[in-house]
Amino acid sequence: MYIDRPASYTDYYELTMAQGYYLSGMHERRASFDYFFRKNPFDGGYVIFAGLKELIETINSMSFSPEEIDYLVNEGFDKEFINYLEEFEFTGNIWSVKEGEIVFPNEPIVTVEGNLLETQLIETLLLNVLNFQSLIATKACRIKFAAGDNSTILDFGLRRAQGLAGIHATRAAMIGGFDGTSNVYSAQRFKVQAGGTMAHSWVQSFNDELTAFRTYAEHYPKNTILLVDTYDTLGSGVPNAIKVGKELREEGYELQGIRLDSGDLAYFSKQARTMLDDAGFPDVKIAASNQLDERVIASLRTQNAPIDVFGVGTRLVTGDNSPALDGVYKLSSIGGDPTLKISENIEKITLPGHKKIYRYLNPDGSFYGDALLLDSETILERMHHPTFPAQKSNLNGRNYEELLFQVIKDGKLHVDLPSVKEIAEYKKERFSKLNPEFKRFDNPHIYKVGISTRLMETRDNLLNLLKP
Ligand SMILES: Nc1ncnc2c1ncn2[C@@H]1O[C@H](COP(=O)(O)OP(=O)(O)OP(=O)(O)O)[C@@H](O)[C@H]1O
Ligand SMILES: O=P(O)(O)OC[C@H]1O[C@H](OP(=O)(O)OP(=O)(O)O)[C@H](O)[C@@H]1O
Ligand SMILES: O=C(O)c1cccnc1
Repeated sequence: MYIDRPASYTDYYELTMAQGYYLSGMHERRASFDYFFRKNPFDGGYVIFAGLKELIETINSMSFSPEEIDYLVNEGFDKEFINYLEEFEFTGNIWSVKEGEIVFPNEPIVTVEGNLLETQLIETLLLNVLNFQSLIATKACRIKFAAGDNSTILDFGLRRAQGLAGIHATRAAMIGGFDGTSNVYSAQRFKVQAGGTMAHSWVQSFNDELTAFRTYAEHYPKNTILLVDTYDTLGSGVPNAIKVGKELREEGYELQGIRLDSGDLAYFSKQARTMLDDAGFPDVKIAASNQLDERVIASLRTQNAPIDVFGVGTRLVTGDNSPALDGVYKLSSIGGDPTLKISENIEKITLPGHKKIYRYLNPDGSFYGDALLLDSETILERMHHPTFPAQKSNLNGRNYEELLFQVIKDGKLHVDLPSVKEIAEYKKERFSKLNPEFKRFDNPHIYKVGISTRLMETRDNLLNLLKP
């Protein structure tokens, strides 16, 4: 579960609105909300959806504890409303795309349907869980993409994370494509691989670098990765690592790697590679760290830096460059009728009604574009650009997949939710179907997300009705 007392893990206004609905006798009205975001983070071309399992498990077991009830009593909430909350459990329905799915702006990634009170009450929790994990999974995916599938990417972020966010940053990083983490707590909790190297303090704690390396190798002969930049990377660090490598070999072991943590990583990695190869250690891996991100790694790749392992911390877990995903949760139907939110900005007008997402495919199976349609629709011949409807795409003859599936039915878990490892596998497979033009870092191609003719008409009719 995400947090111990999820019921009060919310904004105060959710509770005042919930009480207001209750006291006005509106709380049993049926309502639907959609979760979607408007802009890809990092100026990128996609988002990796993450956080679903934790959200669903938390909603599924959500109730007000006696302490939370006491707090609300002291805050002056109404007695009958409090009685209602004491019995509260989520009884609605939730549809979602799969965790690890590649998603795009304006798609209803999650739809929550139920009574107005319960669907309102979970807003903040839902946004808190999904926005953060999807942001970090996306950053992680970009970092892994820059490094390429042949390298190993490790999460070193816990020390620089915004407090406890480091716990879920690691979960999201693994979904996004990281191979392991230094974060022991999250590795246990989410059953992913923990590991690491050594800090400068280890090297400094001994009288000399060679003794530091040797002592480590004695304790961990099968898994020695030596940090070579404490004093003089090429003058002493790499030569001492080679010495220890030879000693290990005499004992029947192989040095696993060295780590560079400062300076020009391209220059140092090339020099170190040559020194290791010349000394008979072509299989010793070179790890690098120090304020890495997808752009630095891409640059190192174009410089042909022979780096096998990247340790990435700060810029991963803080979502550097794009510190939040702008995901929102908007009412799409009330009392069985579609509704929308009007905005001066036409792009911000929401899409009414209970919707589905069809992902249309190219003949080679890669993703062509996504259509949003009303739940009652089945076959689409075309989709329209949501704000410039004259722009149409012909969908005839294309295969498609439906992306939303039901995860909670009448308050009960409806499916088995996959493990982090399984989600990461799913993400990898889906990401391979996204064409390269959507993955590049500069001016990525905009993925098509269109709306059906009927959805467009429903929206436009409502707009006409609601306009003052
Ligand atoms: N060859 C390279 N090409 C592009 N970026 C690099 C290269 N080498 C290192 N960087 C990145 O440049 C940034 C700053 O590197 P710099 O060498 O100034 O680090 P530093 O922390 O000042 O090093 P030191 O620990 O020696 O003070 C870091 O984000 C690092 O990952
Ligand atoms: O740069 P990041 O992407 O956040 O990666 C994590 C950093 O944390 C460690 O350094 P730290 O300065 O904490 O300790 P050190 O003295 O061992 O380098 C590690 O050596 C990395 O440089
Ligand atoms: O294991 C490592 O090398 C490590 C772990 C956390 C932060 N920096 C490095």
